[in-house]
Amino acid sequence: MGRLEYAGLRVERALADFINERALPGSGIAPERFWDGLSRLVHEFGPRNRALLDKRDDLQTAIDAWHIERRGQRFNATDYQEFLREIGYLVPEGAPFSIDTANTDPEFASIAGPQLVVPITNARYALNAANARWGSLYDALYGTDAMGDLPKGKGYDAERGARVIAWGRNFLDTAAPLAKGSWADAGALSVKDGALVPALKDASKFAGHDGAADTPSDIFLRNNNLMIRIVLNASTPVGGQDKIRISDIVIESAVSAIMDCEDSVACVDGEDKALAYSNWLGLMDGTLSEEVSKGGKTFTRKLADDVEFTAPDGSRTSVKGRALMLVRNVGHLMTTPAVLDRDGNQAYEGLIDAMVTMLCAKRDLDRSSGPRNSVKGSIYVVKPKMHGPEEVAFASQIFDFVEDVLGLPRHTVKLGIMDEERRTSANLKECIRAARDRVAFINTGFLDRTGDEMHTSMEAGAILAKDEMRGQPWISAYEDRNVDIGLACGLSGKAQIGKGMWAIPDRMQAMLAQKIDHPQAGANTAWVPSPTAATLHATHYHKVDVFARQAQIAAENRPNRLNDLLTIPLAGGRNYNDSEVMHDVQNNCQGILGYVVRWIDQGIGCSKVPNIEDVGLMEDRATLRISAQSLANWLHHSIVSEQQVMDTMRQMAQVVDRQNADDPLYQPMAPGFDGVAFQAACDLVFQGRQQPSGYTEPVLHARRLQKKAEMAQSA
Ligand SMILES: CC(=O)SCCNC(=O)CCNC(=O)[C@H](O)C(C)(C)COP(=O)(O)OP(=O)(O)OC[C@H]1O[C@@H](n2cnc3c(N)ncnc32)[C@H](O)[C@@H]1OP(=O)(O)O
Ligand SMILES: O=CC(=O)O
Ligand SMILES: [Mg+2]
Repeated sequence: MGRLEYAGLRVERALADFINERALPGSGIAPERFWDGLSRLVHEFGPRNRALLDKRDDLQTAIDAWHIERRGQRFNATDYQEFLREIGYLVPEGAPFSIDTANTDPEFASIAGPQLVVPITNARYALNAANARWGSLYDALYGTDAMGDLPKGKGYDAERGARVIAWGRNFLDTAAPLAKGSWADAGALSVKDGALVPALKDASKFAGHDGAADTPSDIFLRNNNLMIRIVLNASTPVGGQDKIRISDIVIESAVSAIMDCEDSVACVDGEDKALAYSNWLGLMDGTLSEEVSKGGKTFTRKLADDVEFTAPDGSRTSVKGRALMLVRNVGHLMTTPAVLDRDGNQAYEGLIDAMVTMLCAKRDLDRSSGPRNSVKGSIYVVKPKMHGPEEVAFASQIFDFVEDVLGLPRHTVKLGIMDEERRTSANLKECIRAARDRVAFINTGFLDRTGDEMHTSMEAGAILAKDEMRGQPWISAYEDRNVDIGLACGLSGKAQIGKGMWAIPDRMQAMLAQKIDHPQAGANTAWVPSPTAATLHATHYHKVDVFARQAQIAAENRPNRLNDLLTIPLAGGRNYNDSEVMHDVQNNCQGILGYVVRWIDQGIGCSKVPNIEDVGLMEDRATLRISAQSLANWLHHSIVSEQQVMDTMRQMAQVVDRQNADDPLYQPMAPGFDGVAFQAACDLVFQGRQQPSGYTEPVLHARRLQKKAEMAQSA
């Protein structure tokens, strides 16, 4: 793999070629300007990046020492908080303020709805995510367990279909009720004098129609700012059997979508980074396409167009056909071999991400025709895993710098702050202040946050099992404070207050029952793992008017629960018996191995991995961090022995091998247990305590590079 030199940087050929041949031509940015800018970014911001990471280490060392000195003593919360202030972990809180972010799109300012996340390296899925702005409610209900059971066998089951139709009518009764009676009894739909016949209880919910007014092909409704499209088509089997020709109810679903360059991908070198960036470029210039083979058919998947229809006043109008796209860059931690600085050191990956993803996104701003991602001329970058206000300020300064290099107006880039590290949660108000001109979302990434909770207090004692974390004071304080602080800082109406991932992609009935809690908690968005989940979760935003809920919550003036937030989830008196310990250890080992083996051997960064009860769980680097830190803690505090964990790893490797037996690309871990993937899984656990903030990236990247080198040698 060759390298090319630009302005003192040595860049892997695959990445350099992508930038020179695809990203720069037509961007309006001269190659010299770009490379000189990137070189200055790497050399000027690199040392500052290092210093911020050193500070993380210093704080962690001090916290570890504080707990070690007090082993066996009663925990004193007041002393603890005082200590955290002394060392600068907790910073002083400034005067009240409101954010000044301008030009956020309606998807941030006024439409509350689901946010889909997708690995950017998978073009098929990424296109699907962008197009998931609209989703079939009928398909989502029919094809999943949303109504309590799964479809049996192939072919259309009319009884199941009838239940779907009844659910759909019921949904319409809630979202856009008729003036008289139920949608279940409605007569034929038509449009007369700009109004729907039969009349709606609230006539303003009628948004338009398509086709002839007396026999429309589509009726468009709007509720809580979300669109509903009733498709009328008697020539389909479903529409043909429906007394008013409804063949589907298609609803606005993934209002926004995060194209993820971080925890759901496995990008370890220039080749991987080039793939990620090229998919992002294709999404931003609208050219991305992918051949998809499905159900015996092959077709080309492309980005959807806007949806056109006739407004009530008779004019032709349109709404977006695509989710508003954000790009998640990597955090401040990792360096990448894709770019070496003038001393031959790896550059910080976050700096490269900022420069290249913004260069690609500039295409959207420069477009003069076709659907635009941001109608407001903004670029949305999600920055994960930041620790405290200084790191947020640093991210914002990186964006200032890149805006200057790319000739973009100041604060074109809007920042999504993942509230997913403890130091950020504890200082959230100051974190928001540090990016007050560009912050466009705060989001509770509770998965990373749980991993950081475990790592930060590693020396405090044995912690609770991971499945018991949900009910703890720290996590409810974390979720509530995030909303309270977001509202106090004026995010409502300008920016998103988001909630975390539904990580059980096949459990849609449970999601329907539980995830309504997110809009009810005042979140104007929440993460979903798939387009189908987006469609089902969207129904919650028809039931809850989030902006009204936010106003109610703000008026409640809830107390600041910093004490709860800092309450360490120690196992304390919770004495786990042997079988509870082994159940938890097995579950963690299985999740770790099932995820890691695909990451290392096949470069798959997000997987559905069956847990010990055979429920498929979405696993990514954040869930891996939790499992690894949980085991590292129990090892450190002798809840379980090294031998027990190693034996369980071997046992679970065989289970994972069996689970993947149908995958022709899969390489079994047993009976040798000496492959790179198995070793990576062991490193994550047995060296888990030493990993910075308990992150999994250093081990995964090193081991994946080793695997790639092995594969290249044997090719
Ligand atoms: C803590 C955090 O950071 S969370 C953020 C990171 N997590 C994510 O990004 C989760 C993204 N989700 C995924 O990658 C996947 O849904 C997985 C891995 C969980 C499950 O994937 P699979 O087992 O392939 O899903 P499944 O077989 O049920 O469905 C596949 C279909 O759904 C689509 N799909 C599934 N997930 C997504 C998604 N996130 N975006 C778009 N389409 C998706 C696929 O395109 C495919 O449809 P197609 O055949 O028409 O292309
Ligand atoms: O990134 C999301 C998380 O939960 O972590
Ligand atoms: Mg995360």
